[in-house]
Amino acid sequence: MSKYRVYELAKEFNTSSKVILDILARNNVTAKNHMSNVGEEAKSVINRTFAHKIEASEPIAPKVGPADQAKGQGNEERTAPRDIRPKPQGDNRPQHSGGSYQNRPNQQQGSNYQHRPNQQQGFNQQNRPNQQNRPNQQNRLNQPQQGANPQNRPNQGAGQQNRPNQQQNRPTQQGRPNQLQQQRPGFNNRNQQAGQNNPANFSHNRPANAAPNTQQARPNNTRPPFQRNDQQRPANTGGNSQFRGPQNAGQAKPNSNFAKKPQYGSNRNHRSNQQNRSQAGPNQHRQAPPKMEPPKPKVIKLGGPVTVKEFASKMGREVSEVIKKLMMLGVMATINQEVDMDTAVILAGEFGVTVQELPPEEDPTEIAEIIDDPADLVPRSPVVTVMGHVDHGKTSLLDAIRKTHVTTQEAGGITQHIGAYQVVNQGRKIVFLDTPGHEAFTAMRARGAQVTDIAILVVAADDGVMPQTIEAINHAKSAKVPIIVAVNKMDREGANPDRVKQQLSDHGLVPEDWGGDTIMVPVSAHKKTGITELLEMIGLIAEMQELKANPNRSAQGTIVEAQLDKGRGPVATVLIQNGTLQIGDSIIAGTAYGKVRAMVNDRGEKVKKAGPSTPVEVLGLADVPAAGDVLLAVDEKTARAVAEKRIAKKRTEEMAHSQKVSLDDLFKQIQEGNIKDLNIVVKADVQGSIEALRQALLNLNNNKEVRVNIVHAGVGAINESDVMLSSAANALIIGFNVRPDANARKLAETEKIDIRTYRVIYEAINDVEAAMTGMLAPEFKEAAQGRVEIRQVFSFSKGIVAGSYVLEGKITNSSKIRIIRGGIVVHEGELESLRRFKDDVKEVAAGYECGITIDKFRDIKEGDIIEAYTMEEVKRTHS
Ligand SMILES: Nc1nc2c(ncn2[C@@H]2O[C@H](COP(=O)(O)OP(=O)(O)OP(=O)(O)O)[C@@H](O)[C@H]2O)c(=O)[nH]1
Repeated sequence: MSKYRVYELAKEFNTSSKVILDILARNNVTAKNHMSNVGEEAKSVINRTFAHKIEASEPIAPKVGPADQAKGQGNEERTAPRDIRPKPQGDNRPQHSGGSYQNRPNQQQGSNYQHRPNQQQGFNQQNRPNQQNRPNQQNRLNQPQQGANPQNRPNQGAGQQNRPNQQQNRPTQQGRPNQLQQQRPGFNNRNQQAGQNNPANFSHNRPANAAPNTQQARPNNTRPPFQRNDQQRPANTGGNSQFRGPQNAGQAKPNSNFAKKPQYGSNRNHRSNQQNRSQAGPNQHRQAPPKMEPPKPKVIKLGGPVTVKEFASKMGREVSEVIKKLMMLGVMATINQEVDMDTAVILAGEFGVTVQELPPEEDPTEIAEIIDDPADLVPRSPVVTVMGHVDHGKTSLLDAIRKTHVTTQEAGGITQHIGAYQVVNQGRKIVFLDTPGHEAFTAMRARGAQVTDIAILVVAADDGVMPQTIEAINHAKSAKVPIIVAVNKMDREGANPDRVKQQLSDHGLVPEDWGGDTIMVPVSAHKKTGITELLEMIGLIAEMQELKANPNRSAQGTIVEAQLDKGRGPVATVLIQNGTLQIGDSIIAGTAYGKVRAMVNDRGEKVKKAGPSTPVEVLGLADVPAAGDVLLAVDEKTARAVAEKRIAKKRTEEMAHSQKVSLDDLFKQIQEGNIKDLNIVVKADVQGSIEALRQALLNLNNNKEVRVNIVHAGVGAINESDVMLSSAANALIIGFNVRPDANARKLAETEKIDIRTYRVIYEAINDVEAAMTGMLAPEFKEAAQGRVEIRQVFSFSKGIVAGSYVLEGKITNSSKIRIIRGGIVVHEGELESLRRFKDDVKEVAAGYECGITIDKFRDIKEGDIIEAYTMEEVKRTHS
């Protein structure tokens, strides 16, 4: 009969001698210690015992999920029906997260350890808070160290096989860490553990994930360590995050490793679902009914360019999808940006949709443009505008040109001023517009008209580039009109053309002889030198522009000037740009219409017809048109009908709010897609401030919806010209330390131009940025009270008194004031005293004198203007 030592049996059954001794004692087999000898009988007892255990454990194993563990813990709630359907709000979230907590660590660990052994470190680090919080985990902490010793692994694995039992009796939180433990050796010792522990674990895990068991964890989930653990999980899983995506990405894209162990995948997918559910928030209804998608058409109809937003809605797609597709086509577009028909067709094709082109809708207030056959076009004369700073010699230059290049007889024939005239140079005609340059650009451009082909910029050689010179450059650039510089007053002693060239280069006009492309001609209007060269250059540029028109068609021109003449009725100076206007033609210009009764050319001669590039005075309109209106010769019926429609449209437009850009409703206008460029005119007291403002404003351009565009920036008070440019370019004006002059203020009111003045650059930028994002808070807006002129300054030992006269409105002793000197704000503050004769008074009205002392300010000068105002809170119109 064979004899066995107890320790040998322990080894054979892969257990400890103590276990063997216990079994033997229970079966009344005597064995004192591990060295004791036992017989066959004892071995068969042990055999039976272990066989029974294995049998017993096998059927149990799949059932032993946390739910069953919960039973063991006497927690009835945890045995709730295994229903994975969403529970009412409040109950579910913790359950799911609880389930996740219980099971996820294993899965993560499993996957991490199997596929990313190096992540062990990360895991430990990430779970440290738990370890600190839970004493039991001290054991766990030791495990990896033991696990590091390969010899210990099987023992650990064996030892841990028993742990599920312990776990069942432990609080869930404790059980979970042990699950972590269980798996760890298993992962290290794959052959053995994968077959034993892992299936057990997965069978534990799966039901838990499946839902009902997730309830188990409910009370535990509130524990901070678990929450932390959960939060840390994303970091822990790292590369495995792909398996957490919606719709069980783990299944959709099986990793080869995962594919070998489908349990992991399925388990993870459960987790993924759980997680998704818990991420979706307590309101689980979101998941229930699938979202109804708008129908996706196969064909869409387009009548012309559409915005990305409109396109997306026609396509039944998300705007983001459309933008993405556009990006793939190499087009960067925002939601309000327009895509032209060609792009729209290609874009739709990308979605498998066909575009049906509709004829563009006809506007009853528009008259169809005549498209000329290129064969009918013949060269026409260039139309030139002279611009420049005050006193630089514009009028003198025009006079010089007229005198030198209009024959004496013709010159003598100029009897009346019609706002434009023609000169002849080397047999070629040039038309000069006699209106102030900026008006030719602004007033006309505001109506979409462009009459000028070339701009002559007059700069006095002794004075150099001045504020209005820069204004003129910006006007011309904004209208995309080529500039020829006439460096005038070359006869003057202080003439320094190189300095002028240098200054102009700084503003983007680099002279040809310096490698640039701006023609600069030195001239003297007085000495009449350089005039011919200047005209030659005009001819050259005109040639390059290939200016052409068709004289054999009905006329089209632009109103340059118009007024009501007492004797002759409405008189309009028209620059004919195409076709030929004849006496008797029915015409329409803006809202005015009529029949050409008479025409007078620039030499005061009556003419019967006027061809392209001819300025001519036209009589016969029933009303006075506006400068910039387009004149068309059409049949009488059309002229009347269209004019009536235009009048009606104008009335509705006037009644509706002006669409002029303003910071107050900028965001609304952006949202409505009315504004894509935020045009700004910047005026400041010094050049340095302009640069700082310009830069800071342009830095706002990361805003996707709207682009900041500085159309003009200059030093000095805000003047009429700034307002006109703003009106033409739909810009708002930002003044830094400067104020609008009286005329500019009035014009801004009629043109509805938003003028914002600031004393701190940061505030200006803040306001624009806030307006762009719809965050412009209700603010205090100033309400003007009056304007006071300082006429005399009296110095007393106690202070300085300004003997003043109230020009308009009133000033009160509580008024806020601003002192303006030459359009520049020199001080902002409050009054110290307001007196009439020797009495302190509360207010002084227009037309009265008063004595004013200003709080903490002594530097007052005769001629200074005091602006009096109060601050009133203004509610913004947009939400
Ligand atoms: N020495 C000299 N003086 C000139 C020349 N051209 C103009 N001036 C003088 O400069 C002054 C201003 O000339 P204008 O022709 O009135 O200048 P402007 O630019 O039309 O002025 P505004 O219409 O007020 O904007 C006048 O006194 C002219 O006589 C020139 O070529 N040489």
